Amino acid sequence: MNVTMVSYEVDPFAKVGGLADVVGTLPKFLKKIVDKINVIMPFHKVVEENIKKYNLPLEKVAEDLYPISHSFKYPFSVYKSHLPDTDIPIYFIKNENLFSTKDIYEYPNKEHQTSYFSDCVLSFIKNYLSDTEIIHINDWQTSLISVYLKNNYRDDPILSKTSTILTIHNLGYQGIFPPEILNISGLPGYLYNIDALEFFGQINFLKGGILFSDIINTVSKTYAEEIQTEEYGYKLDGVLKVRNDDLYGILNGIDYNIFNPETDKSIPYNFNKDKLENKNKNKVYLQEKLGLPKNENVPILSFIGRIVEQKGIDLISEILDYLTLLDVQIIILGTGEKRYEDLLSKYQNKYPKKLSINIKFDKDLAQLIYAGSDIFIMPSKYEPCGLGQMYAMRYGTIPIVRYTGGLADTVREFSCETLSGTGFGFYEYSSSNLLIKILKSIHLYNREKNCWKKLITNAMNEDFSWNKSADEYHYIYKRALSKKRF
Ligand SMILES: Nc1ncnc2c1ncn2[C@@H]1O[C@H](COP(=O)(O)OP(=O)(O)O[C@H]2O[C@H](CO)[C@@H](O)[C@H](O)[C@H]2O)[C@@H](O)[C@H]1O
Repeated sequence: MNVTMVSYEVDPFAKVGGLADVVGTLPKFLKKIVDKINVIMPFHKVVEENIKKYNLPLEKVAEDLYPISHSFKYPFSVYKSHLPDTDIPIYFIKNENLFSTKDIYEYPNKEHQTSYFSDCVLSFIKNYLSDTEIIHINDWQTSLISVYLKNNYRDDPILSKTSTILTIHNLGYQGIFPPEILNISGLPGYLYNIDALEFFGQINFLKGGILFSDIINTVSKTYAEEIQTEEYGYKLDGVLKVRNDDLYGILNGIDYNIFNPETDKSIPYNFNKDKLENKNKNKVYLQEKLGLPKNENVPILSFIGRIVEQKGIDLISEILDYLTLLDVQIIILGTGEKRYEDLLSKYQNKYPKKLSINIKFDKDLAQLIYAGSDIFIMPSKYEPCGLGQMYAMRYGTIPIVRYTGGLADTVREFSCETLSGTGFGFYEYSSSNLLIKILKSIHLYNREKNCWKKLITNAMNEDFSWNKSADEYHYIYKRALSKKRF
C-alpha cells in the first residue's frame, strides 16, 4: 500500500494550527502499517527558515515541471527533505510567485494558489511518484485534487489508478470562490452544477472534495455525526449525508514521544505523575517568564489556540472581569482575528498582575504553558477534534471544555465521589456554564487536594497516542482501495 499525503501545513516546516501536528506525526505511525508513505506540501516562505532552524536537509529533485490542466502555465520545481527523525520523504512544490507570503494563508487569490498547487501535485505524482495508490488530501486547500482526478484524469493511465481519502479537519473553512475559478483551474464547466461544485452561485472547493473523494473522514466520531446536522453542517450537511456510507470519524492522536513531560527538552523541569513537584517548578518559571507574581499555590488557567470565533473566545472574554476577582492567574497564547486580539489586549492593561495575554505564535511558550498551568480552558463553539486538551492532559493540566466534537470524545467529567473522570465540561454554549465549571475546579484545587491529585493522575493516565487511530486509517485506506467511486 503506497500512500501520498498532501497538506498545506506540516509541522515543523509550517504550522498555523492542529492540521500541521496531524500531518507531521500521523505518517510516522502509518509507516508501520503501509509499504510506503510520502508527504507533499507547498514550499511556503517559512519552510526555508524552519529547515535551517531544525537543521534538516534540503535537495532539489525536479525543476521546470508544469501543471497539467491549469491555465497558469508557470513552471514549478520540487525540493525534498524528510520528517524529523524519520526517513519519510516530504516534497515541497516551489513557485516563487505563488507561495511567497510570510503568513501561509495570506496570499490574496487563494483560489489561484490552491488550484495551481493541486494540479502541480498531480503532475509531480504522475511523473515522480507513479507508484502512489492512495492520495490522502486534507481540508479545502487540497480538495481539488479529487476533483481533477475524477474528472480531468479519469482516463489517465497512471492517475486513474489512484484512490483518494479526504480528511476534514474543520468544516468551518470551505474555500468558496466566484465561478470563474473553474475556467482558470482548467476544470470542466459542467461542474458548475448543484450536484457538483456549485454552492449558492459560487464554487465550493470542499464540496468538490466531499463529492469526488472515495472515502471521507473527519477527526472524531462525534464531529462526524455533528456535521450531518444543520447546526454544525455549515450548509454542507446535506452533501455529507449523501456520502454517509463513506464518512468516518477517526480521533486524532498526539505524538507521545515528543509530548512527554518526562523527557521534553523545551521545559526546564521534567516530571511525571509521581513527581508532580516539578510541575510546580515549571509553574514558577512560567510566572517569572511572563512577569506574573511568583506563587506556586495560585491556580493558573490557560488558553492556547487560534483566537477565532470557533474557540469560544467570546465566552472567555465575557467572564474575564469576574475571574480577576478570584485568586487565580490567567494566561492566553494565540493569534487570529484582530477584533478578538484587540479585545483581549485591552484586558492585559487592566489587570497586569493577573493576566498574561500573548498575541503571538510561540511553540516553546506553548509547551511551557501546557506544563506549568493547572487548568486548560477550551470552551469551543465547535471542535472537530482538538489537540490542546490532549496535550494539556498529558502534562497533568486539567481541561475544562464544552462537550462538542472531539472534546466530548476525549474528556470525561470528573467526580470527587467516584474519583473517576479527567476534566470538566458543559453542553450549552454560555459563559455562565464556563464560569461555574471554572469555580468548581478552583474549589477542588484549593480545598480538595487529594481529589485534585487523583484528577491529575487520571488525566495523565489517558492514552491518546496514535497507535489505535493509525489502525483505523489503515482500515479506511483498504476500503478506499477496494471501493473507487467512479
Ligand atoms: N499561538 C500559538 N503558539 C503556539 N502554538 C499554538 C498557537 N496557537 C495554536 N497553537 C498550537 O496549534 C495546535 C492547535 O490545534 P487544535 O487541534 O487544538 O486546533 P485547530 O483549530 O488549529 O485545528 C483543527 O484541526 C485539528 C487537527 O485535525 C483539530 O484537532 C481541530 O479540532 C481543528 O479545529 C496545538 O498544537 C496548539 O498548541
